[in-house]
Amino acid sequence: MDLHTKISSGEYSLEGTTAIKTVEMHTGGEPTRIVVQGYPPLHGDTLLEKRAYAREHLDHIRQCLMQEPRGHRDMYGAIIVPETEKTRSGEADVGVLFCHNEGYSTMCGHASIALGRFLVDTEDRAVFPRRKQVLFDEERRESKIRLHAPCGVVDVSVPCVREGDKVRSDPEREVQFVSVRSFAAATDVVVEVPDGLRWPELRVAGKSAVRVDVAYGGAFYVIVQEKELGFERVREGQVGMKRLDEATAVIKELVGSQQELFRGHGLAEDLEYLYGVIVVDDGEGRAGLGGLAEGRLGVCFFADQEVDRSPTGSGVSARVALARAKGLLGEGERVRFDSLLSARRGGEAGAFVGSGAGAERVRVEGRAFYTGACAFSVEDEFSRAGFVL
Ligand SMILES: O=C(O)[C@H]1NCC[C@@H]1O
Repeated sequence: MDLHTKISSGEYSLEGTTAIKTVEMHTGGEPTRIVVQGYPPLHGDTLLEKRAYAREHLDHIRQCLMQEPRGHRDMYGAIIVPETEKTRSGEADVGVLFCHNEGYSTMCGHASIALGRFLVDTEDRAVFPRRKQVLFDEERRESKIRLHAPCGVVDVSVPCVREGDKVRSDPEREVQFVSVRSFAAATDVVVEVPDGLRWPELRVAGKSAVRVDVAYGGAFYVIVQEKELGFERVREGQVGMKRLDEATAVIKELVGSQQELFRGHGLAEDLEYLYGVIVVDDGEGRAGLGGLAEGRLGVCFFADQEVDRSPTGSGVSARVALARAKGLLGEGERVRFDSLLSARRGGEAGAFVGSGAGAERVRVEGRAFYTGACAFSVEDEFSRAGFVL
């Protein structure tokens, strides 16, 4: 039965006609579209080679799933890679490629949190062949998954409950991940903004330069205080998204072209680029950063100016590493990080908690939830590659 016949006969299952199946989740409002069926095999020995292969040969699938009419300009995806060099060496249980509106990222915290739950819950051996080897710690009621991301191996701890002989992820408790080595790459970098690129608030503030920090949490971020950009009270909605978009796009272009900032840190060449710009509020320059009582805001623009609805797990890793390097955060100190969304909802919902985990690694805690499952098909040429209006 073809798709058209199935739909007209009221049989909505796309079995046998669909190209790609996904499981849909969100973490603090940020979507993760997890590809579970129909993605072609990825060639390459290493995960970074597979990432390059996806970019060169399978990018139409990313475009189809991320862009309209199936996605939107702020969509985010995860492609599970059952076999990588790290899974073969036993250092990881499963691999993943992350994708967005522009290409393939090197690290993603919000998706790692979502994937942690999904990988515990799936019983599909084709999706996660090593699932049976993931041990459930009865005492701590959690499972540990070593996730091979393009930036390296990330340790994900997933709270679980036992239901008879099955173990299921527990949505009531925070998933935690300990990221790869995170560090401050450059502090107090002064960026001259040419006259023609200045946004209105920078002009009003009479400024021609902006001071920023650059930090790495599996991906490189510029971290910039709102007042440096001439903005005030972003948390309270005093600055529109268009303004934030304009300013962060200029900063990304000016800092991103300074390639020396991203080199010389002992990373693979594929990781040496600027991924996003995070606008933070005043408190970021203060010791203690507010602890858990008062969340630190971060509005993250990444890839082609996607806006993260979550506080950005890799961004939190970068911010904790930066705060540690500046002596603003003590050993073991936990800090709550807000996105615009979690700040507006005024509470824990959607916020992440970050802290040092020793040896330059950062621990991030957050919760993810299922939102559905999709089966995508392509009937016409117009929608095949997707588009963004
Ligand atoms: O949480 C994160 O790390 C990701 N969220 C979207 C942008 C980053 O990749």
